[in-house]
Amino acid sequence: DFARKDVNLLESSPTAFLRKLHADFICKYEKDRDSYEYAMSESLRLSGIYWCLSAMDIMQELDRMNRDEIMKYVKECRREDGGYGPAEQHDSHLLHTLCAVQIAIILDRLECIDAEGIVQFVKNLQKPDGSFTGDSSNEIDTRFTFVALATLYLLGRLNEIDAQKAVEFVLKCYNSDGGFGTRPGSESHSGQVYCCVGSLCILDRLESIDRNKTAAWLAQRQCTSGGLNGRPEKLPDVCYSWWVLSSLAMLKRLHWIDEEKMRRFIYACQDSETGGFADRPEDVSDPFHTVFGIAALSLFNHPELSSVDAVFCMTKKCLGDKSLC
Ligand SMILES: COc1ccc(S(=O)(=O)N2Cc3cc(-c4ccc(C=O)o4)ccc3N(Cc3cncn3C)C[C@H]2Cc2ccc(O)cc2)cc1
Ligand SMILES: [Zn+2]
Repeated sequence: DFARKDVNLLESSPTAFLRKLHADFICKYEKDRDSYEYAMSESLRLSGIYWCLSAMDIMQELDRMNRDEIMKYVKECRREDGGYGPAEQHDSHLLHTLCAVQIAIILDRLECIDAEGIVQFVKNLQKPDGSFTGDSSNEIDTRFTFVALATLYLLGRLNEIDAQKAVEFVLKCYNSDGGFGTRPGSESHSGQVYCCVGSLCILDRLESIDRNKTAAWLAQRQCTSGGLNGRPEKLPDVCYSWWVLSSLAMLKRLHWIDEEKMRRFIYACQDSETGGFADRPEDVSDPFHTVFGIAALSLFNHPELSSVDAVFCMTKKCLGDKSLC
């Protein structure tokens, strides 16, 4: 079929990391409260704040963010059930509850969040088969296993859930191609591989899988352009750089990727006018792709960037002795 299978990098694409431009892009996004983009992203506001903060922390520009204003907003997102919602009037969800914890750790304000309430909220989301749902909608997804384990691990409360059952469910989602899917029998996808490898890494159970088979499936995500995709035959996207590279880093197989071609693709996803990273060259940049483009460069030890933890997409510096990989 004629659908594009890869992107062509233009000669005019950026070939260096535009740090100053990205810091200005993130600041502008955060401050410009009446922009269309800001209004549209209300349903993922708390996640958006985490993506902006983590990007600035990795670029060592955190001082340009307003800690008090951000922590005031985080507190307003707390709900009666102990979880956090993305914004006022929105129900609590596991994804935004993790972001609240990550924001508090990056800003070194853990005393501002309700750890007990969060523990109760997360505990109640584990099912008898060990899986997790993200909220009362009861949708099961290995993404939610990772988010639940990451949240409790960061609070030092992993003992509050059934870890053995959680591992059993993750292994039911392990496919014969070495990848992982959303649920048992679902097709392999890079985002799910990151969540399942990350879950096993947090529970120190990586020996339960075939490390080389999974690393081979991940390395096969690299396209001719150097970019990485989410599934075979799909277009590369800079956020997959993070899902794939961080999984390979956890498996100690990062060297299975062609680093130079990868770096060239990531640089080409930068917008040299507005700043920020887009999902692929010539698209519009956004904070989500910006943090994952920057974090992927950090995994390759970019000199201008603080070293990032492959499991949590946060600097090793802010995690301290909680850093895993
Ligand atoms: C623009 O369309 C979407 C589609 C899905 C989502 S999402 O919240 O389900 N999510 C995260 C995500 C965010 C953005 C985005 C734009 C502006 C901002 C402000 O901070 O963030 C854009 C895309 C996006 N996606 C969709 C996507 C990314 N690459 C390919 N796609 C299809 C991912 C999606 C799922 C997700 C992944 C990780 C995570 O921590 C949370 C949610 C958001 C916007
Ligand atoms: Zn993407």
